Amino acid sequence: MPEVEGLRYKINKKVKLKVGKAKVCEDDSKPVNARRKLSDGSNKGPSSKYKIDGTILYERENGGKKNSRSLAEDKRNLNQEGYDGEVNGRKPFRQSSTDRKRKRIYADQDDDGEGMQNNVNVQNKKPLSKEGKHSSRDDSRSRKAKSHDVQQLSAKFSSSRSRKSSKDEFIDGKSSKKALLSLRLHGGMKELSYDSKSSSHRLGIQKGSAEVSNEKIKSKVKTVEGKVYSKLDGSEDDSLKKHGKSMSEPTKHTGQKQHRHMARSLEKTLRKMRRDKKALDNDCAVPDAPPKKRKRVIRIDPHDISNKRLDDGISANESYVKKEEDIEKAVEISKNAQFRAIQPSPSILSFVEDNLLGRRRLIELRRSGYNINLSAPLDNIPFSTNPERERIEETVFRNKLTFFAAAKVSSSFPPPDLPEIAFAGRSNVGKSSLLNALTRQWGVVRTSDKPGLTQTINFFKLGSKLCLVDLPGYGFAYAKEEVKEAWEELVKEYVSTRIGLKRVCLLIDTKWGMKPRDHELINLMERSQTKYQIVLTKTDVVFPIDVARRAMQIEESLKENKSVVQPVMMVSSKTGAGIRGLRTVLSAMTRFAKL
Ligand SMILES: Nc1nc2c(ncn2[C@@H]2O[C@H](COP(=O)(O)OP(=O)(O)OP(=O)(O)O)[C@@H](O)[C@H]2O)c(=O)[nH]1
Ligand SMILES: [Mg+2]
Repeated sequence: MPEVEGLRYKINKKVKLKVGKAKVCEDDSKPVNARRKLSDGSNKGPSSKYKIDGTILYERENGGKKNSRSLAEDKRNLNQEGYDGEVNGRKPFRQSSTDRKRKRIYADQDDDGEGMQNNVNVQNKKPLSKEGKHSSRDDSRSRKAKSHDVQQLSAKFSSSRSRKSSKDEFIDGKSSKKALLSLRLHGGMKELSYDSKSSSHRLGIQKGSAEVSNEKIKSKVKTVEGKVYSKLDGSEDDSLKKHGKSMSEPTKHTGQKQHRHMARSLEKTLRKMRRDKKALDNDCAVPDAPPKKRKRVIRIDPHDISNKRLDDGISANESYVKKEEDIEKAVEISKNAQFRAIQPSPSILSFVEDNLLGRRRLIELRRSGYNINLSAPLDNIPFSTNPERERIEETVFRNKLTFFAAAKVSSSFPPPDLPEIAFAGRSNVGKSSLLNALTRQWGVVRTSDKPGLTQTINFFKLGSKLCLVDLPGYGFAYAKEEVKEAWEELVKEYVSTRIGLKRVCLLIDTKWGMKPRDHELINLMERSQTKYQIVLTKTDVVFPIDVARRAMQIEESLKENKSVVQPVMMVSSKTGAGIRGLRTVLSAMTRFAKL
């Protein structure tokens, strides 16, 4: 066996060195560890037998003679005993701290030192769980089986070589030592890998303890890796180099084989460990990942006003205003529809047609006898000439119109000497223009396009028999609110309290009809029993049918009123349509009027 021969050569070399040291040192000056070892083995004495599983490996042949050779052999035997104790030594691995001292002694006595120390460290590490314990037990069983196999082999080898010299026996111990080293390394790695698996399994159950165990496992793996690599790269290579130097070529070959086998096995275990490490990292990455944030769903109560902003209120107000406008528009539409649904009476329609009321074409006016070349109002007498125009059928209206009083307050009213006819209505409705049209005297009463021109109660005498009163308008006007309110109050006071007032001509714009302020004044005149007559103005702006509809509408609305004088008069100060009929009505009134 070349392997055996190589080992033998190596051991001989080491033995020679140790024997040399032993000669220099006396028995008392032996190393402490050796002395301890000897004291432990004193029961057995130098002649004690060293056994592996009952097989006698070595028995002193010199009968207790202590020479340098025997001392060296004792020393070797002691070393072998240490290994033997480990081979047989299920106890040292399982026993308590008292046996650990022995392990330390064995480790100190070991020439290599590192391998034993590593094994002790690995073995002393506690298993992480019950499974780990089981695994350690299983591993120890497997180790036992392996060690048993090695022991059997070594026993066979030793029995076959029992008659050989002590050198050969020592070689056996050395080879078994190497085998044990490899086995222990395997066992330690397996245990570690099993521990890592078990820890990964526990990670799924207990996340909190997983980090701690993981760290432990990582540290274990790192230490073992470092040691294994150091073993592979450093110590083992050095030993191999030493062996390589000392061994012959066949032994070199076997050593290389062993080294390759160990390297392969270690690589396999390292791969497994790396895989486990990756799996652990992956397992640990899952709990480390940040938890998914839940999307917060805010449910807003549509009836809750507290969450609403100020803009919402503004928009709500705006929408409210818009709604009101829409309602008003709808009402207007409905009013227009109602207005267009009015069927005027035949008398009204004939009156409108006879007096050419409403919008008419100039050619039509010409055909009817009106002189279209004259300034407004056109003479209401068809086919009239200039002198004929000056002739007004009603003598009262042929009198000169003169302004004699203006009043801003009721106290400044002139004395009621003459029967009075007042012209009331909203601003810009055509009150002043109607006065001019009735008397055909333009320029006495001022008119304007701007509403609110007349701001006082203006009193005009028409001859010595009749008084015409131009009232300020109410409603919209270019004047201050206070002034307008004062006008209204003054008008109300006049129409309700004026003694000589025989009739109030309430002028209504034909296009727009009656407004609330008109109704207010009507109610006031109804309460004060003031006679009033509705006069539609600006009839030339609308269609004849609409003039008739408006007249019909107002007649129907004022049917129940007692102070109203029927019929509704329709005039146009611009064209002069209907002015003749109004003169007739008013002159008749003055005729029967009594002061
Ligand atoms: N087309 C047309 N325009 C008229 C008619 N009557 C008056 N107007 C015009 O209406 C405007 C107002 O006329 P005014 O007579 O000043 O009205 P008012 O009611 O006296 O107004 P205030 O004095 O402000 O209250 C003038 O520009 C007139 O030309 C009419 O019958 N047809
Ligand atoms: Mg006026």
